[in-house]
Amino acid sequence: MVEFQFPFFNPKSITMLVFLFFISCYYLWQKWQQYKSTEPKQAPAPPGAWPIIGHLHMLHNVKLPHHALGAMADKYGPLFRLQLGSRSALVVSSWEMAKESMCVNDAAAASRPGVSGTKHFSYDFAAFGLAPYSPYWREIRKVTHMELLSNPRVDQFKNTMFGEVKTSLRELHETWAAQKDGSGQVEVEMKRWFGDVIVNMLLKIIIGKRCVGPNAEGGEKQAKDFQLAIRDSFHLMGQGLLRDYIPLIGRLGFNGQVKVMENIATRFDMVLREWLDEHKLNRTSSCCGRKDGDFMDALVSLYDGKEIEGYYDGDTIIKATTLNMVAGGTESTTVTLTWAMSLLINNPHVLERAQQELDTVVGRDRQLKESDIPNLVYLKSIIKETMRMYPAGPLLGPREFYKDCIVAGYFVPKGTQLIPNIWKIQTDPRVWPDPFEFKPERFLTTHKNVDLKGNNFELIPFGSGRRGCPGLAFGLQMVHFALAGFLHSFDVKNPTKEPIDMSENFGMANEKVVPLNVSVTSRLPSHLYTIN
Ligand code: HEM
Repeated sequence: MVEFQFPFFNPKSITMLVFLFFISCYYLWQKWQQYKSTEPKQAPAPPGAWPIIGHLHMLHNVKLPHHALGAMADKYGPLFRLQLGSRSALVVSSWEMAKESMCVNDAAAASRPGVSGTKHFSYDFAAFGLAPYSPYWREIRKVTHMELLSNPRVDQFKNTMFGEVKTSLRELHETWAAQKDGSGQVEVEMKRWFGDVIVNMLLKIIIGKRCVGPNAEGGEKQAKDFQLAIRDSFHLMGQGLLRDYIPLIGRLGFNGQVKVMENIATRFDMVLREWLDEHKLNRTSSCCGRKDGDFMDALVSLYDGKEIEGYYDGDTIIKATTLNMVAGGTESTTVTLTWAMSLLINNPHVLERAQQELDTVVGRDRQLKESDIPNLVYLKSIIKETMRMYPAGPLLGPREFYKDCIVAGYFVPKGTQLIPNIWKIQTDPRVWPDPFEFKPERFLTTHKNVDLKGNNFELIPFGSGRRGCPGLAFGLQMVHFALAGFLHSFDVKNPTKEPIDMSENFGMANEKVVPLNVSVTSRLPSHLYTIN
C-alpha cells in the first residue's frame, strides 16, 4: 500500500517555510521603518508620563506653573510637549520658539480651548476673547475695535479717562487731609486704590458712569460685586479643572468646581442684566467724547432684537461682549499697576528718578495733563520693565491649535494647547542681562527699540498675532494715566522696614498675594487737587 505523505512535513519544505517566514518579516520590518521615517515627528516630551494622567502629576500642587514649566525648560529645552490627561500641550520657552508658534503659525494657533472656565465665564463662548476661532470671533473683535479699542477711539476717550483719574486723586487727597497722622501721612492699600481707579475709568466709557467711591454716579454695589466676580473667575481659570483633562472625573459626578463657576457666572449675569435693561430703557445721547452714547449703547444699537445666525441672540452678544471688555480691562491693568508700585517701593532710586522726571516735565505748580504722558519716557520704561518681570498673564491666555501644523520642524496635531511661558522668555539672560533686577533704564539704552506691540518676541506681555490683546493702547493709556497721576500728586513710602513681599498668586492674571500698604503724603499745593 502506498503511504500518503503530507507534502509539508518533510525537512525540505520546513526549511523553505522558515526561510519564507524570515523573508516576510524582514520585508515588513523594512516597510515599518519606511513608514516611521515619513511619519512626522512630534516635539520631545519629558520622561515620567503616567498612563491616563500623563504629565499632570508633575504640575500637581505646583504654586506657580510658569516657574515650574520654566524649570522644565532648563532641563528639556525651549520646546517640549506635555500630555495633560487626554489633552496635549506644547510649551514654548524662548523668543525663537514663541515666534515660530505665534507668528509663523499665527493662523493655526489662533483658537482657545473649550474647557470649563472658557465656557462658563463667556456665556458659552459668546465672549469673543474666550471663543474658538470662527467668523463670530472675527465679527465681534472687529466691532469692539471700531467702537472701543482702536487708536482713534482711545484718543477720543482720553479726556474722560483722565478726568476719572483726577477725581480719584481728589478723593484720595480729601481722605489724606481728613485722616493724616502727626507726620502728615495716611496709609493706603494700593491694590484696592488702583483697582477702583481702573474700574471707574472702564465703566465710565463702557456703561457711561463712574461707579465706585464718594463721587460714584450710582451702581456701586453692582460694580463691587462685578469686580469680585472677575477676580474669582480669573483665579479659577488659571487653576484649571481636572475634569477638563480627565473627562471620567466629570462623568463620575465630581462637579463641585463647576458649580462654583456656574455661581460666578450667575453673579456676572445679574449685574449685566441690570446694565442692559438700563441701557435699553435710557439711551445716553452723548458720552465720553462720542455722540452716540457709551460702548454698551453702541452694542444695543447694533444687536438689540437681532441675532448672529448660527451663533447667539442679541442680548447674549451684548452681555458677553460687555463682560469681556470689563473683565479683560480690569485685572491685567490693576495687577500691572500694583507690581509697578511694589517694585518702585523696593527700588527707591527708581521712584526718585520717576518723580524727578515728573517735576521736570510737569512741575509742582500745575496739574498733570494727558498731553504730558508722551514726554514721561522714564515712567513709560518703568511700566515696560514691570511687564517684563511681572507679566499680567505669565502664560498668556489659553491657546489652542485649531489645525495641524509644523513648529520648528515638529508636527503639532490640531487640538494641541499652546502654552507660551512668557515669564521665562522675558527673563532669558541671553536677551536680558541681570534679568531679575528692576532696571527701567534698559528701555532707554540697550533695549530702546523693543516695543510692546507683539513684534519683538523677547517682550510680549500683550501676546501676539491674531489672538494678541486688542486692548493694548487702551490698557497702556489707563496704566500711564493712573501711575503718572499718583506719583505726581503723592509721595509714597514703605510704612515698614521690611521690603515689600513680592509673592505671586497664580491665576489667569498674576496677582500679588499680600495687599500693598503704603504711606502717602500730599505733594502738591491743595488747590491743585480741586481743579477739574
Ligand atoms: C495692561 C493691560 C493689559 C494687558 C497686560 C493685557 C494682556 C492680555 C493678554 C496677555 C492677552 C492674551 C493674548 C494671547 O493669548 O496672545 C489678552 C487678551 C485680551 N485682552 Fe488684554 N491686556 C490688557 C488690557 C486690556 C484691555 C484694557 C482690554 C479691553 C478693554 C483687553 C481685552 C482683551 C481681550 C478681549 C482679549 C482676548 C482677545 C482675543 O482672544 O481675541 N485687554 N490681553
